[in-house]
Amino acid sequence: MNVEHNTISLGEFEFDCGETIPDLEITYEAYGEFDGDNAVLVCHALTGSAHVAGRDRVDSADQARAWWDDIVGPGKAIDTTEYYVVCANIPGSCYGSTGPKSENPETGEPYGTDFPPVTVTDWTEAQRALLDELGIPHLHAVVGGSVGGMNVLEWAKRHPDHVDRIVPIAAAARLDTQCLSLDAIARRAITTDPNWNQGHYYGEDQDPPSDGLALARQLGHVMYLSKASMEHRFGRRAAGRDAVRTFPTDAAGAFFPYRDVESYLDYNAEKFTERFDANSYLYLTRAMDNYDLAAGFESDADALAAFDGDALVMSFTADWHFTTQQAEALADSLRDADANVAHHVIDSDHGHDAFLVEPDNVGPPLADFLEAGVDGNAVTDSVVEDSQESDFAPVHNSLFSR
Ligand SMILES: CC(=O)SCCNC(=O)CCNC(=O)[C@H](O)C(C)(C)COP(=O)(O)OP(=O)(O)OC[C@H]1O[C@@H](n2cnc3c(N)ncnc32)[C@H](O)[C@@H]1OP(=O)(O)O
Ligand SMILES: N[C@@H](CCO)C(=O)O
Repeated sequence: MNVEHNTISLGEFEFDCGETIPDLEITYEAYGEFDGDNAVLVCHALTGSAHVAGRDRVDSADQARAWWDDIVGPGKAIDTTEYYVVCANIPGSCYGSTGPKSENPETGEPYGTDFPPVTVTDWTEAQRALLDELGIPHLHAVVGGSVGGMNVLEWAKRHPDHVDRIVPIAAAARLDTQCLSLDAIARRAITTDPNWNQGHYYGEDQDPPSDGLALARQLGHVMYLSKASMEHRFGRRAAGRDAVRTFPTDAAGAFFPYRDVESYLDYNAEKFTERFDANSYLYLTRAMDNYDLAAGFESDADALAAFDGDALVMSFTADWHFTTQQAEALADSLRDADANVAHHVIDSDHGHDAFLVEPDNVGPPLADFLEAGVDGNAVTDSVVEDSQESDFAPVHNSLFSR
């Protein structure tokens, strides 16, 4: 597969908040050959990177493991022999693009929390500027999961004439109150870690706030799983004898089991602290929490009114981070905005991260949509008008009423 891994300087960048930095660098990967109208932008989720495909490569300067290698590649759902696929690390992250851990050219020190607040709008405008640099005025499609799906919606809102097809997956127009509250607690876990030091912890003689970040990630990780999948995978059983405890425990804890689910969360949190920056976690969760599709408009439908392409909204039944009901509301807004829309609901007990781990369910509708829009063979819609109903009506059409 032809892969381009690059970091490009976009020069001075003004953020949504009005603050500027002298130089915004964006790290991106591009796969395939651009033929003028085959560009697909993939927007990564909260802790993803530009490294979306090519799992066997070890030379990547960012996230070691490609996060959507089952979906993007030659002959895969986003077929890199057909499409020119671009994925860019978002501003504020820590995988090559400028963010809190980057050096502030004015001080020679890492920005830390002097980095401007970032929003999903900033990610979209940085991607627009990157694509300008790459000579790509128009996109065949923008695809993304989770907060990457919000990034997709922002493209339809801000650049409706620059994109033909959008695919927000496991996403919504805004986060609900329960998830907002958990994100707020997660941030507090970081900011109350004594090592956080108001965000200035990058010195050689300093330790990062790893305990706080680990706790924040554990809260997040639970949000990305479902009740059923956790029950099924771990139940109440104790972890094996060789399980390594990564957090200190209370004396009474020796009497009670260290559970398999704790071992799972501890292991993954520890791994996470080795790959992600705590300040970036603060910044990116703030951007996700702040996102509101309707901002500046009367409604979500108004915000999307100028988009008249095709939209595939994909959701997963056990996702409680962004629910099928929220996805249906989004699809309704797109319908009200007169876009051609299908809401494809996938039965899954994986929870929110299903979009990362169920390529057999995500791939076919995505591939067919990229090729044929909402008329694609494997694309189903949650709403089937009476006149359209047939023996082959999608199984989910009774989930929602209009
Ligand atoms: C846009 C992005 O892609 S962001 C990055 C990807 N997402 C995340 O990291 C979110 C958190 N991670 C996850 O939810 C998952 O790891 C996913 C979605 C990435 C992958 O899911 P799965 O393939 O089902 O992996 P699974 O959850 O089974 O295992 C994850 C790790 O936990 C380990 N593990 C599983 N059970 C246990 C246990 N009881 N105790 C300790 N460790 C355990 C696995 O061995 C695996 O380790 P490895 O990563 O070193 O191979
Ligand atoms: N688990 C994914 C999705 C979160 O929205 C991530 O960490 O990026």
